[in-house]
Amino acid sequence: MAEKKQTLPRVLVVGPPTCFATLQPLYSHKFHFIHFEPYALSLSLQNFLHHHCPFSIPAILCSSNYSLSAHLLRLLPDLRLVVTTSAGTDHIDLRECRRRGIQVAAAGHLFSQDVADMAVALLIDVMRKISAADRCLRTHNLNNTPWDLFTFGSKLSGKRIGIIGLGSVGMEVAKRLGSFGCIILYNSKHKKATVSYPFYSSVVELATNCDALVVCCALNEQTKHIINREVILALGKGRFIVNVGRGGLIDEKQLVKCLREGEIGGAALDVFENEPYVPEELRAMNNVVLSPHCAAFTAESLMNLCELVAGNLEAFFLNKPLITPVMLPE
Ligand SMILES: O=CC(=O)O
Repeated sequence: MAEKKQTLPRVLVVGPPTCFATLQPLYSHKFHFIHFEPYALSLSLQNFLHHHCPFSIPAILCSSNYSLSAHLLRLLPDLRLVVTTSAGTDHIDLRECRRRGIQVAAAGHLFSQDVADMAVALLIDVMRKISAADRCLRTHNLNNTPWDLFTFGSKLSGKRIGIIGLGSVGMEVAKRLGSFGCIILYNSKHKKATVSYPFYSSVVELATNCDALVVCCALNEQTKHIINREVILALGKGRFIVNVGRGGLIDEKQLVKCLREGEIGGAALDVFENEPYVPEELRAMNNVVLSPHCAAFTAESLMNLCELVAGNLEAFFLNKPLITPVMLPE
């Protein structure tokens, strides 16, 4: 049995990704998963490879919470494939992958509907104060009339919602909010010829013209801190920000400061700048909804992800095109 395992295609698993507990029993007859758990073992990848992994490693499986820098990639001279379980690829040095001829596969659009559902749920939660009401009822019973302790939320229907990033998640968000009677405006890398929503090349101008911003673009050099103090102030008092993209899209220190000073109405965040750290101040604010970077995860998306990961690994080891390849930068 152990001998058979040695002949299977080797995949180094770092993290491990959330889906690995489901993936491993389903596919360990096809792949030899070599599991590196940096936090539990407090081992560096270099030490692990040196002491516990005498094999050459052609493929690696990671998630967005493990950063694959050029330095780490250099520890794996035979690496030819990176599979990440995330849609985002900001944790991978894609230029180094291109330089080395390493292919990269990600989750593509697998999570778009789930992330969009969550974005809308977070928006409704922060606007209608669902989590705040829940907290209120858990500490006071209905006879104590929580209404006295509780100011009413804001209506969603008819509101102007600015979407930052009209990719596959942004489009799903727009579709959903359209049926709530919201007016959609957007900012994206380029104006889209296929939609009639008003396009704003300036994020400040977009913020000035809407009641809430939903941030769902990719994180890269151009979009880091796309939501800065100027944007938050342009959005203004009584208005809301939702982030289901990446923490680094928002200048978190400025967001906390603006929330503290009452410059905006509230925020609903699935992602944070230094995950898994969530600033203490955000945790204490009643007008902030927090979620642990789980917008993508549903029971269904987990099963689909396992299939996709295995499909990409299989394609690679059979010398076939990847199912969801990532375009590598020039
Ligand atoms: O954050 C989740 C993803 O990028 O899929």
